[in-house]
Amino acid sequence: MNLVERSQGRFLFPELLELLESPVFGFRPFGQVIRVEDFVADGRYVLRAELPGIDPDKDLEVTVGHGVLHIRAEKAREVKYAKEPRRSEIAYGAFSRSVTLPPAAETEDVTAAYRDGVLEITVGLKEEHTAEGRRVLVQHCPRDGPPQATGVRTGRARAGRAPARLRAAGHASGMTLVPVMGDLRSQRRAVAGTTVETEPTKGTAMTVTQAREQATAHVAWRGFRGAAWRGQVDVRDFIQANYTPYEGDGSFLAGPTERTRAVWAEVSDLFGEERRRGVYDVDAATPSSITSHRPGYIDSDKELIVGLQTDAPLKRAIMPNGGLRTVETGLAAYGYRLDPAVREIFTRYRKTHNDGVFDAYTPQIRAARRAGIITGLPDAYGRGRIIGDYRRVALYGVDRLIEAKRAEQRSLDDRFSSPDVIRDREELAEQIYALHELKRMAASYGHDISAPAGTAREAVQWLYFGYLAAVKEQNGAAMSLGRTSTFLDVYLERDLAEGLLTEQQAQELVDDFVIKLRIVRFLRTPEYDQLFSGDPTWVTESIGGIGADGRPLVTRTSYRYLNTLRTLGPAPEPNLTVLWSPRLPEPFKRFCAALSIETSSIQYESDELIRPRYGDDAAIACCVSAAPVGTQMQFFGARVNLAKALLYAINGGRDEMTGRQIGPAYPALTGDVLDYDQVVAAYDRMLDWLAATYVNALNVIHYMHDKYAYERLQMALHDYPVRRTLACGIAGLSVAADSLSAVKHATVRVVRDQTGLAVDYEVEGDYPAYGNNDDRADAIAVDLVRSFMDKIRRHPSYRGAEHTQSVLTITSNVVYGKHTGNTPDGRRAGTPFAPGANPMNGRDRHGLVASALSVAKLPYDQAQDGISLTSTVTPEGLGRTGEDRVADLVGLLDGYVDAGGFHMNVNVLDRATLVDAMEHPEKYPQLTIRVSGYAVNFVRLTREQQQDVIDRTFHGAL
Ligand SMILES: CC(=O)SCCNC(=O)CCNC(=O)[C@H](O)C(C)(C)COP(=O)(O)OP(=O)(O)OC[C@H]1O[C@@H](n2cnc3c(N)ncnc32)[C@H](O)[C@@H]1OP(=O)(O)O
Repeated sequence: MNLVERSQGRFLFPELLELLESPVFGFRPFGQVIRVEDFVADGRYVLRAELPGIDPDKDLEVTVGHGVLHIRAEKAREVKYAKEPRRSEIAYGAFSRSVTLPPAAETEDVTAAYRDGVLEITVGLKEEHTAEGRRVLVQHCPRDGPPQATGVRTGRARAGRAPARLRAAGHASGMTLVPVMGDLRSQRRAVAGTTVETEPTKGTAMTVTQAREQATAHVAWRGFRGAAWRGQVDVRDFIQANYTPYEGDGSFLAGPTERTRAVWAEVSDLFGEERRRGVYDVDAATPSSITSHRPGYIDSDKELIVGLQTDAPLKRAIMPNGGLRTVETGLAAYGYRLDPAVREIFTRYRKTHNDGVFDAYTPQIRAARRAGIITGLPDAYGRGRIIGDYRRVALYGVDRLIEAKRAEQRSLDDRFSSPDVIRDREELAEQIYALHELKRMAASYGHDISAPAGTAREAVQWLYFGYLAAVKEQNGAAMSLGRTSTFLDVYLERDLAEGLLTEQQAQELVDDFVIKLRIVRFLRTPEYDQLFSGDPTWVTESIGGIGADGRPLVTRTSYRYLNTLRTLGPAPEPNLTVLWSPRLPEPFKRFCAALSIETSSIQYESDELIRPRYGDDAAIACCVSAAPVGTQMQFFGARVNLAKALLYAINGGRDEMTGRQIGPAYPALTGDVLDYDQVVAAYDRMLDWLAATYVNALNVIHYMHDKYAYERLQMALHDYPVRRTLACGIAGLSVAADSLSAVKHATVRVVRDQTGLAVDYEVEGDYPAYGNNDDRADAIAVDLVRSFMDKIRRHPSYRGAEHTQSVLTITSNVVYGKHTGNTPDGRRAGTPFAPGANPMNGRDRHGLVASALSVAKLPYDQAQDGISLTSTVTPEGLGRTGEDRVADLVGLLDGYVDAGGFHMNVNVLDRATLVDAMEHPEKYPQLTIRVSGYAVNFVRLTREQQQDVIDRTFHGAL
């Protein structure tokens, strides 16, 4: 396969080219593949390529760059015919092949000889070399004569970064050197202080993979314990065998270095401009793929961890596979225009996920979507919420992962070619292509990631490359990182023990990594920003928790990750999530609580609910969706508007804002006063319809997403077969529960317009509201969660996914409220809902604890996609002194988790600060707050969202 050649920028749109060459598209416009064989003999890697009938002096080019060997050849017709031959089965034209060299390859020591139609290239196998890109002299061996040095055509290895250096010594004449990027193995030596020893087997042939493993594994895995993870891909087993729990406090932590400050300052300088313009910059001509863009840097001299989504920081990419509308609307909103060639390809030749979905939506689904009763559907771009196990890249290197995927492929060879099996085979093939591309992307930054990482710096870099490839390929709604800190801690602790790193350097690596995570960007539309304000990407990292054996999974690197809120200042991303258990070490609990109070940037999820269901290597996708890493993925399903559905029930399926018939035309309720039993019966029927329409829509979406925008790389970092969930969701829970409570406990009179549509409600008397630890209202909310989950489960899901549900709105509670009329709880039309599972703003009057206990009653087993509570308490409300506040917050979180609570965003703020920030945003560039499930720069929220946050309950007491 000539993949590397494709990625090196000769074609204007490398991604389109890849797309065209993909098996789905089915043709390969750039020449034919050269057949090769390779082996190791006499301590050298040998590659033989079949190239009959060419003139090596004129028609052959061999280059080596970034650990990849490229061969290109041109074969012209030998005979000029007067007429086209009647038949010609002889292959002419362009041929190419790129082969990744073993990591032990000495690219300074390459020979090439052409004899009898076979090109034989040999590469020395030892470690004292660099990863330079250079041309290779091909010796043309006449049939009976000695080799003759011949000239070769222009080398093409491309440098993606400012030239590191030019090396010239010790090469045969005729060899041209080209500037290259970083030097992988010298970096490895510099960081690790060690060289990789290879043990080439003299005189015996072995496979390339075996040679690589021999050469690298014993060095990369030096000192690691455990066996199971070596024989099969099993990161959890590796962690369990090797991690060092840390029960101390944060006094060991180091602050930021000058280098860190300088890199962060360089990026921060761009943030202001980005805020002003909406986006900093966009590449409107290159559909993004793993290898689409030249390498980009913030400051190549200073960065320790490299890699950007495009060739410049904050420059956004376009990802049309998900949907061209989103791309075009997003570009137009910021004054950009889509490149006409891209437009043509994605309208004339290539269908998108969005187009597929709208071809298969029914009129009923479209009407429900337009009315806003089913909302936030991932039908316009990437569905997101899939976490690749990026740690695998560091632990095993990509070649081993490719081998594992090949084995999975082979497991299907004997299966009958049913549609499911065919799809699985194709998906596995796509996963393997993506892994190859991942290696090429890393090579463009000067890193050979085919073998395991050998140092902490490499481990961070390898892991980040895996993540980077995912965010280059997918504009997923939430592109979470997983659970990486304890994994990386193993490497950091080893380097610290070997004296290769100081604590400050360890923190520096984490800081550099986190800077990269903070600048992940996607191009989105203004409509999206209205719903999910603040440009969130949900780079969620899950920290802490307790292992199945009872040892806390807290390590020094758990602290180092959280410490970035100090070394770099507060920020919304990565979405730092602590898996909380009362059994966590007390110093760690206090450390988290103190940081929460200081930064309002952390969310907490119950490890006590997650571990028994998903094991101790689970992570949070997006905001609240827990899943075991690498074995489970979700079909993200956004949410339905339960409050609006109640109004539909009252109005016989007519929309209360437009009067249009959207739901089924059941008889509308007619009395002047709402009767509880009638309302409940009508609501139940309407929710039946809603659940059916919803699952129908989700099945269409995920069928099309798999077909047109499959997450190749992320799924390559999962086991096969994978467990799937269909993550449904509900919004407006507190409005619906309070409305039913009002109907039950107070008197609710209906105001109808001249068409008989119920448009307003007058509430006489008091009613118990959800959020005060009062079962009269809380039980209604619990019933709603249970019964809607039950209804969802009745409908078969695409690919047999397990139905789940979330009670989560992100910031969309504002827009949902805007599109929902007056409700029987007394809420006025257009007023925002409460976020997630929160009690309605201002109605939880009995303090934070009572509010949290109400939410904790919602049954997690009926909402396994997560239940979100966002709480704000004033500093004084939390405690009198700093010590009191920390102790109280720890006590609150322990109590909440003990009571069965699942998730809590903690903000410790007063209203005056937010009001001031609204008026003087320039004073608060890093003011971070937790909204429903994610953190956000307050000043980047829309004014409506800011007002909503200010209007929420600020608990003045626990
Ligand atoms: C991970 C988390 O939990 S957080 C994020 C979760 N949510 C998401 O990621 C998805 C968020 N996206 C959305 O909610 C929506 O796409 C929005 C709000 C951003 C935009 O929705 P809309 O305002 O309907 O804009 P959109 O461009 O999709 O559609 C506009 C119109 O074109 C129609 N349309 C869209 N695509 C097509 C198509 N391919 N063919 C025909 N019509 C189409 C829509 O039906 C709509 O028509 P309508 O106005 O008659 O209803």
